[in-house]
Amino acid sequence: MGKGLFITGTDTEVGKTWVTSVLAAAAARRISLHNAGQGTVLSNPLHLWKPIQSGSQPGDPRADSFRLLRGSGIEQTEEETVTYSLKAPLAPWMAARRAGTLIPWEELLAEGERKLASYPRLLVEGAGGLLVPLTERYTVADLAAAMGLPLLIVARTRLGTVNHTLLTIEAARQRGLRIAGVLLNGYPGDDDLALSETIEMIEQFGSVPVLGVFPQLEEEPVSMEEWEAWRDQWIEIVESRIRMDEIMSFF
Ligand SMILES: Nc1ncnc2c1ncn2[C@@H]1O[C@H](COP(=O)(O)OP(=O)(O)OP(=O)(O)O)[C@@H](O)[C@H]1O
Ligand SMILES: C[C@H](N)[C@H](N)CCCCCC(=O)O
Ligand SMILES: [Mg+2]
Repeated sequence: MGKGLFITGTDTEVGKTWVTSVLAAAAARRISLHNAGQGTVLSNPLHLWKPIQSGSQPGDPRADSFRLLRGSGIEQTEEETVTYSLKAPLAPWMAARRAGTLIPWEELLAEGERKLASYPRLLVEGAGGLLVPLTERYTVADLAAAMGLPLLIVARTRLGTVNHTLLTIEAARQRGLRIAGVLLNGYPGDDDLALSETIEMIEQFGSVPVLGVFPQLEEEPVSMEEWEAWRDQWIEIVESRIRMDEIMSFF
């Protein structure tokens, strides 16, 4: 079976897609450098999977499937990246219901298993937060549990994050999910946010490592060249501010 991580968040719009893209870019670079040192070349060192996206379709520059690939530079098609795309910008269960359909749970799990078996390393991005319903019975947490992948929890840096993060950790533990760590995203460099104290509280009460803090930067690029420059800039940030060795240990 392949290895990997399941990226969830304390909420929708916390930056899961952004964080997943830059981690994938940085991890792919490390793996390629390592392989080149050993004289092997792997075309796809890791695979990205967005099981369900809602509110956009492949090809839309706002779609997670589009942004994951542009942001990471990983070479796979959008069709391979996302399995179900739903029009309404809602929790997948309701977005599917509005479209007059249901996410076929067994097929979704089978696709997850196929991906785990086919790729040496997998990064999976959930939808919204951990308890978002994917069907009338199952949530994002059930998918993560079925895949057996540890969680990486993306959280904001603003006031309120300690509570949101600890609630997510508690819900994950209740369901037997393993937690690789927490990543804080979008730090605006504001002293009033008491970042080190926020980290201390999450680590002490949640018994999980906070593996780094992503700064808030300018909006996402548009052209291919801009995406490439964006990626290089973020790889440097990841290498200097994120505990990448610990993240790589899950690959
Ligand atoms: N570090 C950052 N600096 C600046 N903007 C950011 C940062 N992280 C995310 N954003 C912006 O915030 C918005 C939400 O980010 P993103 O789409 O990654 O969230 P998400 O958690 O993946 O949401 P969803 O639940 O829809 O999948 C996007 O417009 C993105 O460009
Ligand atoms: C449309 C959005 N960007 C996500 N794809 C889905 C977020 C669902 C959140 C549901 C909720 O927690 O209230
Ligand atoms: Mg996303």
